[in-house]
Amino acid sequence: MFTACIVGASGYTGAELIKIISQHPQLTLTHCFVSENSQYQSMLVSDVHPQLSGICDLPLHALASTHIASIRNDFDAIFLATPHEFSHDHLPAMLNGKAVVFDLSGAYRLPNTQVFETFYGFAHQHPHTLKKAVYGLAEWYSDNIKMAQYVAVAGCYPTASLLALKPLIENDLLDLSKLPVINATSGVSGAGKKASATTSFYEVSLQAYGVLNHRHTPEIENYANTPVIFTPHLGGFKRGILATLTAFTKSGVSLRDIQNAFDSAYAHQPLVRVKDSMPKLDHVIHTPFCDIGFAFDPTKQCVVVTSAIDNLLKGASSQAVQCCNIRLGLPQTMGLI
Ligand SMILES: NC(=O)C1=CN([C@@H]2O[C@H](COP(=O)(O)OP(=O)(O)OC[C@H]3O[C@@H](n4cnc5c(N)ncnc54)[C@H](OP(=O)(O)O)[C@@H]3O)[C@@H](O)[C@H]2O)C=CC1
Ligand SMILES: CC(=O)N[C@@H](CCC(=O)OP(=O)(O)O)C(=O)O
Repeated sequence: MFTACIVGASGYTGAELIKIISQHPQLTLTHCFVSENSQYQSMLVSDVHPQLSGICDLPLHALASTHIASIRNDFDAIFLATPHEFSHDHLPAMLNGKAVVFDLSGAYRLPNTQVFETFYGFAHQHPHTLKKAVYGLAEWYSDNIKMAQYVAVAGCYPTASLLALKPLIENDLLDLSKLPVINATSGVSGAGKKASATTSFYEVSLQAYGVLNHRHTPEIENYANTPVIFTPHLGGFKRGILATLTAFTKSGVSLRDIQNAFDSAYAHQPLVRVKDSMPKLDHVIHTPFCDIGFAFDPTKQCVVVTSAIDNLLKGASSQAVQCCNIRLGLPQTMGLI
């Protein structure tokens, strides 16, 4: 058995991690942490997340800043379900002990520090740690994940977008003189637990946001090796992301080429299901799967790919555990299906 802790356990992705790890055959969740000044400190997990009553009754411990460095030797796996700024500031102190760190935030997902000033609003202070980070898109980077000391788990929109785009890019099927276009809609849980007017039930109405400047654009572009036009939308539902990619293929590319690209990428990947029809959110919500469907028009040489995930699971917590399984030499689906 491996021991694990979660930092940020009072939030939405924290709750999903608690649920998965509590039921995992090879991980033992021994500690759940919240911030020093958290309103939830000393409460039980099951008081803060009543859906976890009977699944986890651990208390939420306040993690004092003076204690952060010491947890690196207390656990085999540390899961950070914390804001980007917390992970940025404190992840380096958690390294070089026995723990492998799985960071759900965006703080270590990109090698270029400039991106953080432009898209995250802070100057990155740990360029060396950044350069050594392993990107946690499980289906594409498992060789690196197997040896990682810390994994920057892929973002939610990037997971949906890259799983749709990468088979086409890696097989050199696209005419990239015309930029791939990705339109994606997320449920409100993507914005986290903290209340805000823009994500309140009364205010939400399907709308594009972050147009041409969302922080997931550089993340998608970096791992797809191509510029894209990415437009996120906020939908009036709780969970899930549906992403639709539209791109032009090189001349001569056939439907069979596209089918082969998706089959060779995912035939042996149990958590990506390539479908004969377009996926829908209901089929992936509360699951660790990404469903993918596509259509191709040979006259226009145009391919449309749709992917669907649960943003809190394949877009965050279940993918973090999938990466942890890979890192610990366990079957990648252990505790997930
Ligand atoms: N929601 C989503 O769909 C996805 C989220 N992510 C990323 O995962 C991370 C968590 O997201 P999410 O769960 O949605 O966010 P939430 O806002 O729901 O939860 C974040 C939690 O972090 C805790 N926290 C804040 N500051 C600190 C601190 N200094 N020390 C310890 N804990 C702290 C807060 O709890 P308290 O105040 O009680 O300490 C809060 O409950 C973020 O980086 C987000 O970008 C990634 C992919 C998808
Ligand atoms: C609906 C909504 O607000 N979604 C969030 C993305 C979710 C998230 O937390 O982003 P990471 O995957 O980078 O951690 C946003 O657009 O900022």
